[in-house]
Amino acid sequence: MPNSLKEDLCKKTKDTCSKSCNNNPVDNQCDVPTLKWTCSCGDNKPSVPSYKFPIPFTMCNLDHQNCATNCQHLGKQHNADQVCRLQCDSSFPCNSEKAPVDKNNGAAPKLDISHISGKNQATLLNLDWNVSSFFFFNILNTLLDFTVAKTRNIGIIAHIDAGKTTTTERMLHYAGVTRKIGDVDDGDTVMDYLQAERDRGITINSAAITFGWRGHRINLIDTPGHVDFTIEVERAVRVLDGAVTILDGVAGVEAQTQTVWHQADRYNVPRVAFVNKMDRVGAAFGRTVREIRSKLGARPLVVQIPGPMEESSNGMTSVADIVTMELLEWDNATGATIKRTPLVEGPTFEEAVRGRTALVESLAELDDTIVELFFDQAEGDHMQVKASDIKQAIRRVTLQGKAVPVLCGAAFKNIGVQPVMDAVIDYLPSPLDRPSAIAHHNNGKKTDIALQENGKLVALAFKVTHDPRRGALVYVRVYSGKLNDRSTIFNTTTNSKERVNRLLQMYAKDVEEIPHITAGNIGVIVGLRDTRTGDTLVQSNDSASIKSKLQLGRIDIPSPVFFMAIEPASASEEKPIEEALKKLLREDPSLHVWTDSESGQTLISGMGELHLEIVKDRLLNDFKCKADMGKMRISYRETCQSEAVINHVYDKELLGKRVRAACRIALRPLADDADMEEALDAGWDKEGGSLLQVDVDDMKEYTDDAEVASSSSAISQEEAQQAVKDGLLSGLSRGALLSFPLTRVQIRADKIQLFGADTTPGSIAACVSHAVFDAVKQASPALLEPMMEVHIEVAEDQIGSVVGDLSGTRRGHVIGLESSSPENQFVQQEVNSVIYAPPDSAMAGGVHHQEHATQKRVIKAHVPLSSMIGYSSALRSLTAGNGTFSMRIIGYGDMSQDRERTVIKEIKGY
Ligand SMILES: Nc1nc2c(ncn2[C@@H]2O[C@H](COP(=O)(O)OP(=O)(O)OP(=O)(O)O)[C@@H](O)[C@H]2O)c(=O)[nH]1
Repeated sequence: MPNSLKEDLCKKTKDTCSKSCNNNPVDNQCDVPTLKWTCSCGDNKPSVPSYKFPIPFTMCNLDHQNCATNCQHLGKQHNADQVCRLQCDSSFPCNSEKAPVDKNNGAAPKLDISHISGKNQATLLNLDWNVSSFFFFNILNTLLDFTVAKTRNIGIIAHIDAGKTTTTERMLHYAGVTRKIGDVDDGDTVMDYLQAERDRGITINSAAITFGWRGHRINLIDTPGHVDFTIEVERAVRVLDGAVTILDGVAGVEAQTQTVWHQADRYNVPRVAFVNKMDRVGAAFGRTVREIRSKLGARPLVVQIPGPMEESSNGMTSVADIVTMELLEWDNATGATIKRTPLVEGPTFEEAVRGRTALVESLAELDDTIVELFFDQAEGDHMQVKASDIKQAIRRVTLQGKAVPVLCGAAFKNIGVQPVMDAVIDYLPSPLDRPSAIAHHNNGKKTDIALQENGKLVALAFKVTHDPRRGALVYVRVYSGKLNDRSTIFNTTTNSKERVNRLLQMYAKDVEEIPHITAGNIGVIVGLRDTRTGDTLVQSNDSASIKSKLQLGRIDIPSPVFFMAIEPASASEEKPIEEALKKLLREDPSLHVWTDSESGQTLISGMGELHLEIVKDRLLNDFKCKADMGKMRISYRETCQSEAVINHVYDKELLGKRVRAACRIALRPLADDADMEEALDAGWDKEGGSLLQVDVDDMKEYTDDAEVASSSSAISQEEAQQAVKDGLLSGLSRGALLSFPLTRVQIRADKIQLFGADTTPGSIAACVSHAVFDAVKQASPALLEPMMEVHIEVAEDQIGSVVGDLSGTRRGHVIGLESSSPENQFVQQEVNSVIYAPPDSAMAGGVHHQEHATQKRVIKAHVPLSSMIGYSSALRSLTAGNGTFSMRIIGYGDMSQDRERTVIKEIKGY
């Protein structure tokens, strides 16, 4: 039991308690504030409100035997009503599944469920108590009426391989969702449930899962760390209230950590950091803390340091908590039991004292309340500030985004995970602590969506997946109101009514049906036909929101850089492939599917090689499509190099009817950013990397022909404006060389001519689109290639060969060389004065750190994407496996004519 809780209960600190209550092992076993806690000294009368719900036997964190022995409350624990009266540590499920039945002759345990609502109460009472504790726990979780204040919508974000899935699997086990800890390396994790994820040992789909911890409901979203799935992270981050950032204690703050960190910054998501893999050789907690400052710009608040490690022990075994001044040791195979003992004199204690002093000092800079407490109650002694006060101060500054609590451990060795779960409860916000969501109306006005359970329903579909049995599963976050099962809702993005068949709470691949999803919560809707990722859902009778097309804001999706062709194995396969692609598109808005006008081939484009590889995998294996997939190719862009003005007449016969329109198009290349800024200031519209202008003021009816003149086209200026814009967008989507989208061009459409009833909005759009195509052909079309900013981390002595390779055959430009841990003077001064980071040499991981510390450097370069294909293996051989790299697209670059000819030949075949 943490000191803080003892102090809370006793209302006295260890030193001021007149008797030995805080050190009495019998009295201080319980961390569940439910139960009557009686202090042996008798003069402390804790005024702890009774926990609403007696923790049932099955939620004990120890196995049956251990529980009985360690709790020392055997009599109370297994009493007649089968309620575990005093438990250790937390509300974990007991491994002894059948115990309630065995101990009570098969009768149902009596639970105090008076506070649970009628329908749920009935379900609980009718439960078959022969079910496993696992199932029981899930049901219990679902049925407990968690208040919003006890809900945490949390994401786990990090660089690939930092240990997100490994940590999450432990969380699920300790929370009672799984009986066994899943292992990424064995491919049996709960969170990575797609076959493709298990095969590769990585997370692709951010699976959402719900579990209970210390009387709170945690909705947890695991997110992928690979750069190809940045959109998946973005989707998750915008519905989160808080996040746990996992850092690899050996690698420190890595490139993708910086990307996801900045994504979380954009949505002001409070975070805690967990420095994982502290058992590995080369792990350095202090260095990683400093990098949180230098690379992420955040203010780290160290709340734990690695515990003492004997040279003989096999890796990290303990953590010192500097808030409670306890040593936490994990001493069983699954790490479910934590032994907490007060820190005793020695190097770790001395370091912890330094850490606590720094923590209180840091908090005092950021929070006035702690300053008052420091002087008034702790009499200026850092060690006398109560743990509970420190925790509350940490919570306040974390919620305000002023600081990030930092914890450490080794998830793979089952060390340090429960404190991370505690930190989620203690330091991260509930939906009530977050600002209102902002929605937009179609007239541009904004509305605050306050969290009100009785308010109008406003929900965001943040993810769609396809389940072979249940069909489309739409993950939603309800921002206001209550989403009921079997209700009718309205999708303001697709403008259509949808029927909610069922609502589910997800336990990764296991599910529980629920009657409603309340404001502030995350759940899954089954039965929606058209809803896609990013759509906004409201009540079907909310005419105001429907009329104004209320939108919670969509995610900006960067343009895809890779594509491949898909060829059905036979004509009968066309339909199933089309259906499968439709499903994939609904799930993943960063995928694009189109048909090549020349070859008639279906093409799919995506964010990276891995992204498309996964799509291929899912089409062939999950959807069982029989198709040949073409080679992965780069998605180039097209532009023009000169100006052109053309007048175009569109005159066609469609289904026996003549359709006509005419327009003028002026096209020119955009020279640079300044050119674009100038045009934007002059009122041009930006679409991707191009600018558009539509002028329908000089729209004229064609009057040369009496028949045409007599049949007015009756198209309003507004309709014409929209039709011209549609035509321009369609024209921009297809260049003249290889049908890649156009970029860096400025197009103006004017002089629209209408031909009576022969002109429809469709014919205007088609006319403008064709005109753009003709104009591009005349304006010296050219190909552009995706350019990447590449960061390569290598050892000092490998810089030469890596740079030589980059600037040689790979056509790259090196733009900088940095130390991998930029400990500049500013950071160094802060580390010494304000930011506390323990010395690595004295710490667990640091014992090995000294041996391993070869200085690494980061090479920054701009390189064409085409030169980066297969770079991982090239870098591996250049650096003997030690180099790592990350890259992101920064735009499209010019190509030499030779190179352009080669690419055209490669793609067209001539
Ligand atoms: N030694 C050690 N290895 C760890 C630890 N945590 C995770 N690993 C290993 O690191 C590798 C990556 O772990 P994952 O949990 O898959 O990492 P992830 O962040 O989920 O990776 P992605 O899903 O690909 O983004 C696996 O081989 C784990 O066994 C740790 O604390 N210590």
